[in-house]
Amino acid sequence: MTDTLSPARRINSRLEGLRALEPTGRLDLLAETTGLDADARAALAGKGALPLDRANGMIENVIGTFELPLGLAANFTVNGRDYLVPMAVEEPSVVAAASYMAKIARGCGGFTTSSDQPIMRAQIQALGLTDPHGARQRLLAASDELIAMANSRDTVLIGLGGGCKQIEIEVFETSPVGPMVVLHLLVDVRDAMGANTVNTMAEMIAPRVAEITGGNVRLRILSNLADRRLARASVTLTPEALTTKSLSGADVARGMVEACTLAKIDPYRAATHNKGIMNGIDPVVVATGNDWRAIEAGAHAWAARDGRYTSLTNWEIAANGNLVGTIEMPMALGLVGGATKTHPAAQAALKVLGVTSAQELAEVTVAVGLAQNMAALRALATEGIQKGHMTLHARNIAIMAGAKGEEVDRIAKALAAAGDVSVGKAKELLGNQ
Ligand SMILES: CC(C)(COP(=O)([O-])OP(=O)([O-])OC[C@H]1O[C@@H](n2cnc3c(N)ncnc32)[C@H](O)[C@@H]1OP(=O)([O-])[O-])[C@@H](O)C(=O)NCCC(=O)NCCSC(=O)C[C@@](C)(O)CC(=O)[O-]
Ligand SMILES: NC(=O)C1=CN([C@@H]2O[C@H](COP(=O)(O)OP(=O)(O)OC[C@H]3O[C@@H](n4cnc5c(N)ncnc54)[C@H](OP(=O)(O)O)[C@@H]3O)[C@@H](O)[C@H]2O)C=CC1
Repeated sequence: MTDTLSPARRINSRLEGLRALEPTGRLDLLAETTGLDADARAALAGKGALPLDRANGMIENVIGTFELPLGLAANFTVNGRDYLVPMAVEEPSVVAAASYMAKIARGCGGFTTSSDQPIMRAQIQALGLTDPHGARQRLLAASDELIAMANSRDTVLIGLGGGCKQIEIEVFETSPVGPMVVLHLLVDVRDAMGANTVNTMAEMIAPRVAEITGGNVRLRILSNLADRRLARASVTLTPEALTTKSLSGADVARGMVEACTLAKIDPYRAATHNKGIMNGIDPVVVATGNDWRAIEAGAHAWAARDGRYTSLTNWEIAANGNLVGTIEMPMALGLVGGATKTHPAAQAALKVLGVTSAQELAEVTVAVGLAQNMAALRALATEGIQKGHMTLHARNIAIMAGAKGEEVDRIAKALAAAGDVSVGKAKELLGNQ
């Protein structure tokens, strides 16, 4: 367990009856549970949460804003502390599935997490060398000077205990463009995602790297394979917690292990398996204003690090029969920088989570990814994905067929009851009203 978690803000994430409320009722309950202030509440309610002038300052050629549903995953317990998790996502059943698995997990003690210090890498590529190994040794000899130079400007980060800590050098003796030496700056970026921070450092020291190596410096940019910034989560489930109406817990556990095994050995399955994990992770990343492309790039590069694309999770059965699920992956998330501070809803989402460090946010986020994987494997190992997922997707289908207001839920229920969640059936049902 990490020692970076905040002094616990104690809430109860088991919000009974949450699903039965209307959105404003859910927001009231959330505000009451977490003590949200009026501004944060308004930011989460949507409707102009991101003012146009603020959006216009964030990206270029702004013409408006684009909304997504923001859901609240309930029931999470991580390291003995309860969390309510905001998730911005367009796909039905994701929030329900995360909440359901968190509910099962909390009955078994919840999720346990840990994480590395927030170390990001920047790469500086030197080309045009005849002696790449000699260049490597000269760079290593100058490492103190290079680290000091990299740390010479960012006083805020250094004051917080961050900054460049180490350099690593990689030598490519041959490549289609000749020998190459790549210097890696390893930078503790504290509570930032860190891309801009490390890019600035890389660009600053690049001329000195060129001098030392005698080569030409080309790329000076972070790596999204944040393999020194891993976050981990695990969950242990008793067979009783997994028992369904028709299957024993041991059967469900075995089915989940078998399902995970295919993802471990077959990239076709691993892609879908990991997509299911990112179903949990991306919505938290988006809701907190973080860079989801960076998280996706890091996740899939990590999944392929041994030269073959594989599962980000492991599921195994312990000697006592309990099912143990684990995840470990790069998680470069920030509480400052990027859009985290400029988007009011992202700030409010961080308040809902109650996290006080980027490491704590990373740990909760991977726990949600593990929960999402657990949901998919459990469904796949038992009744199949369509029953639960399509029942919830039925509301989208009803809207597609033209249902409005209260019709949406009524038609969705009728579609699920008919076992035919299709636009044609929805149109037929609407026509019959
Ligand atoms: C969908 C469920 C949860 C239904 O499951 P269920 O058995 O009908 O659920 P339930 O009605 O018994 O409720 C159990 C708990 O689930 C939650 N819950 C349940 N329904 C709701 C709802 N409407 N609104 C809010 N929360 C809901 C809620 O926490 C509830 O507890 P409660 O609080 O009521 O005591 C289940 O079938 C499930 O987990 N299915 C898996 C769904 C899934 O994985 N979706 C992801 C999309 S599919 C995909 O893209 C990825 C995939 C699958 O391809 C990845 C892969 O292949 O690995
Ligand atoms: N490949 C990629 O993934 C790339 C991503 N990006 C983008 O970069 C952005 C993220 O960059 P990032 O460097 O995080 O953002 P910022 O540069 O916006 O913020 C980081 C800065 O915030 C200051 N700061 C204040 N408080 C803290 C604290 N507690 N911990 C750490 N730093 C603190 C630091 O110093 P100071 O105040 O002195 O500045 C730090 O340099 C995202 O928008 C991402 O999309 C950009 C390029 C490439």
